[in-house]
Amino acid sequence: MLALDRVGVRYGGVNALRDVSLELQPGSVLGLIGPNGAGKTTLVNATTGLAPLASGTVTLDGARLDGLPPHRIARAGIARTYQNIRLFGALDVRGNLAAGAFSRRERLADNEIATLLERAGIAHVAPTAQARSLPYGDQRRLEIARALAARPNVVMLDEPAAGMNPSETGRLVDTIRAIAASGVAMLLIEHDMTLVRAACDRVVVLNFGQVIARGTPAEIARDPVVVEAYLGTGAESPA
Ligand SMILES: Nc1ncnc2c1ncn2[C@@H]1O[C@H](COP(=O)(O)OP(=O)(O)OP(=O)(O)O)[C@@H](O)[C@H]1O
Repeated sequence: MLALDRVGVRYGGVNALRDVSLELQPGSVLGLIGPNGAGKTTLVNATTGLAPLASGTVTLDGARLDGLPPHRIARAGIARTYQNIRLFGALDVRGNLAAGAFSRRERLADNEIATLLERAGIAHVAPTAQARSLPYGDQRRLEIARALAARPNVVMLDEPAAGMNPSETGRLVDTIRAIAASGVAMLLIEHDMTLVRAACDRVVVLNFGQVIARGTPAEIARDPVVVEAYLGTGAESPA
C-alpha cells in the first residue's frame, strides 16, 4: 500500500499541497480530481521524488520514500505517466519500453514487449514503430505501457484521456480496470467525470492544495462542497 500522510509541498509562497493524506491499495483505482492548479500533478511529483516535501511522509508498505531520489522511488515500484506526453519520440516503441524497464536493470524480452503492448491496449503497434509516428491515442497508451515496463506496484496516470475522443476514452476504462485487477494500486488524475465514475473505486477531491472531499464517485458527484468548488463551475456536470 502507498500512503501519503499529511503531505505538504510549497513553491515559494504557494502551498501547492497542504496536509494531504491518502492511500492507494493494490487492485484499486483512486481518482484525483480538482480544478486547474489544485495540486494534482504536484501530488504525483511529490510521490515520485520530483517535488520535495515541506512536511509529511510518503511510504510504500511502511518504507519511507520521501527524500529518496526519483530513480530510487521508481525502483521501489512506483511508475507514472505525464500530463503532456513525454515519450522518446525519435526512439521506437521497443526503445521507449526499454527505458521504462531501466530501473529493473534487466533486458526486456520480446514476449514481454508484446504483453506490455497488449496490457496497454495497443497490441497492434509494431515494436519497431517510431514513437512520434504513432497516432496520438496510441502514444498515450505507449506511455502506459512504458510505465508498466517497470513492473510497478503503483501506477499514477496524469490525465491519460487528454486529447482522446469518447470512444478511445471508453476503451481506456477497460485498460485501467484490467491493470488494477492485476494487483496494481492506481491513481487516476482526470477531469472527465464519466471516466472517473467508470474507472474509479474511490475519489479524492483537491482544491487549493487541500482535500475538500473523499468518497465513492457517486458520493462525490452529489457532495455540495465539490459541486460548488469544481463540478458546478466547469464544463462537467455532476449529474
Ligand atoms: N515547479 C513549480 N514552481 C512553482 N509553482 C508551481 C510549480 N508546480 C506547480 N506550481 C503551482 O502549484 C499549484 C498546483 O499546481 P499543479 O500543477 O499541481 O495543479 P494541478 O491540479 O495538477 O493543475 P492542472 O489540472 O492544471 O494540471 C499551482 O498554483 C501551480 O502554479
